[in-house]
Amino acid sequence: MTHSLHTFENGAALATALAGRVAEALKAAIAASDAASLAVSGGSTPKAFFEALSLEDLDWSKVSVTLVDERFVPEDHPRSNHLLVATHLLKNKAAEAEFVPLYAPEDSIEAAAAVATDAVSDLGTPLDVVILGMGSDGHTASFFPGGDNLEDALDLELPPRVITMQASGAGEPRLTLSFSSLADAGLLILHIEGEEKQAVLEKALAGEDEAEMPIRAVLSRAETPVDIYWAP
Ligand SMILES: O=C1O[C@H](COP(=O)(O)O)[C@@H](O)[C@H](O)[C@H]1O
Repeated sequence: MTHSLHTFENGAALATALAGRVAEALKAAIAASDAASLAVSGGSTPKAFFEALSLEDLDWSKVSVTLVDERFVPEDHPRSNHLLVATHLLKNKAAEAEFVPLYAPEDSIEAAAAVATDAVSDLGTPLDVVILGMGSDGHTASFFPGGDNLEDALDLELPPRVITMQASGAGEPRLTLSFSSLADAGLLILHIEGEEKQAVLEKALAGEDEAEMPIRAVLSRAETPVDIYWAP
């Protein structure tokens, strides 16, 4: 699959441009079907983008926001992606958006994944906008090298769902949208910043082993061409 690389002078310029692009895609989805869905990633990279997006003028009451992946921790945990999104995105104009969490206070992570699968399926398919990040180990979403469910997570023949993932590089057990939930998004973005991530991207593009660098699955097999947003 093809991809396009968009480079910016700095993270602030990237955040402004990406927020505008995502806002236009959400407005188009609302115009077409009176609703829009947005799945975002966690980590340290998206904070400025979230802040810029929260100020975009659109009918946020018709937008459902969910996560590409989450740790199996409650929403007040400092490493919760829900907390990150609540702090940096679900405010200003975006305060009116509905949030669909992946975490649920179930006894097991498998039970939480089942609850989240039902909730995310209510958003319909395909998702309108998906924003992916990438770790320095080549993971994206919670598709970690060595992950216990990596093969299933990357299998496009399996139905869209929320899947559990444990890996030595992941810290807490994770909940992640499957690749089949992400691959056909209306707009599929990979947002990365810094020279280290640029080098990781170049390494990923130069090889084929998805178990070594799961981001390769997105770059080579996603149905939707990937728009890569990068700044130093
Ligand atoms: O573990 C995670 O890391 C990646 C990348 O995070 P960053 O801090 O390097 O930006 C992120 O995309 C993913 O959602 C998150 O759970």
